[in-house]
Amino acid sequence: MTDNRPAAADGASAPQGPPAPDNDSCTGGAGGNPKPAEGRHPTTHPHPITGLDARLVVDRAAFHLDITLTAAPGDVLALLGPNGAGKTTALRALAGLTPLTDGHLNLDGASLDRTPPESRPVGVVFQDYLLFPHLTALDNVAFGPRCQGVSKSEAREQAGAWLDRMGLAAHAGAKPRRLSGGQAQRVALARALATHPRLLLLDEPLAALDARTRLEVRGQLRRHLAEFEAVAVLVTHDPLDAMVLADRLVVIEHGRVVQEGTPADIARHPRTDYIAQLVGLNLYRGRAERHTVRLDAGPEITTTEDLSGPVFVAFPPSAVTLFRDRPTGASARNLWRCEVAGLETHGDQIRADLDGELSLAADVTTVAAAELELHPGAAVWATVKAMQTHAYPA
Ligand SMILES: Nc1ncnc2c1ncn2[C@@H]1O[C@H](COP(=O)(O)OP(=O)(O)OP(=O)(O)O)[C@@H](O)[C@H]1O
Repeated sequence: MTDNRPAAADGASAPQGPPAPDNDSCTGGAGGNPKPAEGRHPTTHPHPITGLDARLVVDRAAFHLDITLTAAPGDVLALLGPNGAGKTTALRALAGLTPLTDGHLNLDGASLDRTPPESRPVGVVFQDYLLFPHLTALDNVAFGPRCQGVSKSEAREQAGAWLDRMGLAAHAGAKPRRLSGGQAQRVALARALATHPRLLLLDEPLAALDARTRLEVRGQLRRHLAEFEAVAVLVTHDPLDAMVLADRLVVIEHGRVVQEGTPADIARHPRTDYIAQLVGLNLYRGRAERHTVRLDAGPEITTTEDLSGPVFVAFPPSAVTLFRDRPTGASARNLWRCEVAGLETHGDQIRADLDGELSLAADVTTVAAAELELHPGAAVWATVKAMQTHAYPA
């Protein structure tokens, strides 16, 4: 999320930007609302269900978002997608910061369509924390409960308990500038959770952290999300964050849901090139007849699955074996003549992008790359065992 966002981490009292309050009384004019606002009690839905039930339709100039999201309490959904797919727009629509052109947004059976953002039972955690700089960690966290009408002493007590849960008791009196990125992110999470949201929104919550802190905070966030009893929706570019933190992934491309499922299911059965690249698989569409799939891209692939009709076939780059010369004795199955289009280091492997009869990625060791004298333009033979391919209905 890069534009027009509110400045606080607690969507229940999401101010629209600095200035932050002068104190923690929630009356400092930063958009906080000390008393329950009109509309805080949403209208009852005729068919109450718990959790999230939303169809978000948003028109923004040339961009059209139309996605359906459903989640039960306790679910963590990750919205994953390339730049410009509409993830942030979806999150802003859930927070009430971007109006719906059409559709609906129900939470625990109540419609939020007409509920203003500051009155929604929604907590938001942004990637750059957006804590009030001149309030202590404790007062930042106490701000949300204060805005919900909780007394100052009670709000501070609750805030102290949240900081304790986050392992931050020792930092309760610190101002945000004295906190590390990981600590600030945990304060932001405590601040959102302290309002007891029924929907927790996390916008790239780990993106601003360095790699080491990210690893640590990812683990902590996973534990806190596991304990969170309402719906959490996370926006991320990072497949690892999505896989580790979410129960279910919703992949968005061009404003539409292109695939949704558990991380394991999506990793195993990608249905678009974007997802296949994300999970590091070669992916093709084709038409199966028993164990042979005629790929739309040209050649045939032999698979172990016995299918008929439109299918996807996937295999990992590590399953590809390369030869400089046509391997003698090898059957013609799953053997393609290719040319190296590009090479890049990928962990401790070299990834070769190949063009030719079939475009594919192959991972080889550095030693093998040297022996094969791989270089852009080099001719190679690529082969994959049927056992290492995976076909599934399209
Ligand atoms: N204020 C705006 N007015 C008009 N169009 C906008 C506005 N903000 C975003 N868009 C467009 O809406 C589309 C979706 O943007 P959005 O930020 O939701 O995508 P995203 O998936 O979050 O991308 P990123 O990962 O880059 O943050 C883009 O085509 C973008 O250009």
